[in-house]
Amino acid sequence: MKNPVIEVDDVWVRLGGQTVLEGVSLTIDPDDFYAIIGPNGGGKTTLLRVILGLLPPCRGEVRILGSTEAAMRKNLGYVPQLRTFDFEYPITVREMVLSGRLGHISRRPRRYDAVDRARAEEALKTMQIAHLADRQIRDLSGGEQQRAIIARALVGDPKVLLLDEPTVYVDAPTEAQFYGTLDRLRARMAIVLVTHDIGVIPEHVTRVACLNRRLYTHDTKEITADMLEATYRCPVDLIAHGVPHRVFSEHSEEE
Ligand SMILES: Nc1ncnc2c1ncn2[C@@H]1O[C@H](COP(=O)(O)OP(=O)(O)OP(=O)(O)O)[C@@H](O)[C@H]1O
Repeated sequence: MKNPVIEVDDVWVRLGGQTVLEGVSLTIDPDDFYAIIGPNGGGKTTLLRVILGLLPPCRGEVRILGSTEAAMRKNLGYVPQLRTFDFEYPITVREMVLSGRLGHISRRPRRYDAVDRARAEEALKTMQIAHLADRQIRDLSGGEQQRAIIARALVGDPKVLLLDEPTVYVDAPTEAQFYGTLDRLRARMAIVLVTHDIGVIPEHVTRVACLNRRLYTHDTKEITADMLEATYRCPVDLIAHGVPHRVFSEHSEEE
């Protein structure tokens, strides 16, 4: 039996007097490519923050590799929404990627060593931006910046890569390339992707869940019309999103 990398167990979160997550439970296995979809404000970023240990739930717990210890979070690589970055900050791509090692350095003073630098070079290569390493991050295109941010999440050698709305600013060909890269990474880590856009679910996902305060799971890679209706609170036309790489199932009455 494979041991889960993340277990979210009956998590409740209240923020500003409202319940944002209600009894959310899910399990991520090491070979999962898990897509979590849901409307704006549905609680996706909040769930990621709880998993990352940035927000304590008022009830329930999160286990990383079977443990609730805070130190286990170093097994998580996080790619926040692009809008949360200040791309005007004067820093090269290499320095930015290297900064992903900081949380993994326990020696004091915290200085990068040869292993940190080697990891950064490897991550730059994995994300195919080694040739951009000496450029200022502000001088990259949106798609290149995104690859740099993912490289930064990879330098810690995570067991799980968590991505929050990663394709918001990229065009369709870049998006396809991006999902190809994620697919290659799956050999090394589980992937959790959250998005409000039901049109971006890539073909390689292993499981899909819908989140709108509650989590609606199906333990398969198919989204049923019932899951979407429960999540979006209105009928959603699956046919309207019928682009070949998508994984929506036909509506099935017995689901
Ligand atoms: N610190 C906070 N105080 C009060 N309410 C908050 C706080 N943080 C988030 N919320 C609320 O919690 C709800 C869920 O927010 P969250 O950012 O998790 O949604 P989301 O699904 O990631 O949305 P989006 O797709 O728009 O990024 C929203 O209604 C938001 O306004």
